[in-house]
Amino acid sequence: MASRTFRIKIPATSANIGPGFDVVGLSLSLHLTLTVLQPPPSDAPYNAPQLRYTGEGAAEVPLDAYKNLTTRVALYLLRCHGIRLFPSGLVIDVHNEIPFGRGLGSSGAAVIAGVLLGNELGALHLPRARLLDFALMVERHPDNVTAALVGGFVGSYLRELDDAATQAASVPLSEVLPEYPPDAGEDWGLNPPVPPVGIGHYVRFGWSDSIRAVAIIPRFELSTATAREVLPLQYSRKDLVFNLQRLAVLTTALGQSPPDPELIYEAMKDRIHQPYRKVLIPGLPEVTSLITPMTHPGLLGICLSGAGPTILALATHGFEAIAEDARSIFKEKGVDIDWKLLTVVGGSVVE
Ligand SMILES: Nc1ncnc2c1ncn2[C@@H]1O[C@H](COP(=O)(O)OP(=O)(O)OP(=O)(O)O)[C@@H](O)[C@H]1O
Ligand SMILES: N[C@@H](CCO)C(=O)O
Repeated sequence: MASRTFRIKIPATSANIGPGFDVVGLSLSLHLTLTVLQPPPSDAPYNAPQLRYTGEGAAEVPLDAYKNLTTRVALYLLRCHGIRLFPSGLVIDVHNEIPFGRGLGSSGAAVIAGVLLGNELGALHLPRARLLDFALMVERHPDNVTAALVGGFVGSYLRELDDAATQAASVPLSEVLPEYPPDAGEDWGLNPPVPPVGIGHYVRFGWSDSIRAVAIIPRFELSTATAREVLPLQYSRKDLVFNLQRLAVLTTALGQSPPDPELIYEAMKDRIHQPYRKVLIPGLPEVTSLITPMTHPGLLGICLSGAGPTILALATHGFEAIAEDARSIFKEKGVDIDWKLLTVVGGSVVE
């Protein structure tokens, strides 16, 4: 058997889009790309995978396959299917365009890369829905991973599980993803918790081709865990209804041509997460309230991207004015930004 090379490409994602906290996600034109060289089986001594990494996060990402998030997820998938080790002598070249900890779904992309890698290496031929189950054992909110896997503007929910399945799905991440030592005994980690079937369900909404995404990216990282800690456990009925009304309108409004700024701007407002996250993101309330369709023709709506700190502005034109004015507002708060004009793209591919 000859060696084989395959490529896995996963898009960045923006979750929430204002009112859809933990519900909606959008795949965007920045990618995490893995190029994998798998040598033919041989009798030579076992060689652990060699990881090489360029682009965003290159200075901080672990290159040990037993510590790196993507390869640990791949190994989790393999071990759930009775395969103890990676094939010998793998070389994995990673190139990443998705900045870490900015609200553009870097960890979701790394997790989806892992399930697709495990699926390929183990020749498991798992359907997309089952791959999503594995991803949801690692990243427990479905918005980023679903959009990264299937692409487009996507809404998803987690199925309510029975008691046994809830227990399996509630295993601490450290147990789902232990740092497998390469010299562990034969049976070590061979029985990780297998995900219940059908955890996540999704639907893709329409998306108007005229809409682009301006990602306004502050030059600091904010981990999703920190940005979730500031959220309350309970909300008022008034705030929930505020978000539900807007989300119901938004999921259709973004698919209409031409898109209606008056409808969308209001429909992208939120009372569930953004008000609480402003303590972590200086300038957030100002940027989202001072940049409007009236002041910036072409703007449709503006919100926090995922857990932040990136701001996502959806617009049909006037991109530079939106981004540069956001830059000035952030600057007054002592925050420097970079910005990128992105399009909505398809989901992950393996080729
Ligand atoms: N390509 C990658 N390879 C390995 N680990 C990664 C990769 N991308 C992200 N990570 C890990 O995920 C962490 C960032 O995850 P986090 O959930 O905090 O932010 P995010 O996914 O960028 O933002 P959000 O979830 O709000 O969109 C990084 O610090 C790193 O540990
Ligand atoms: N819905 C999640 C997305 C973060 O990746 C949050 O806002 O915390």
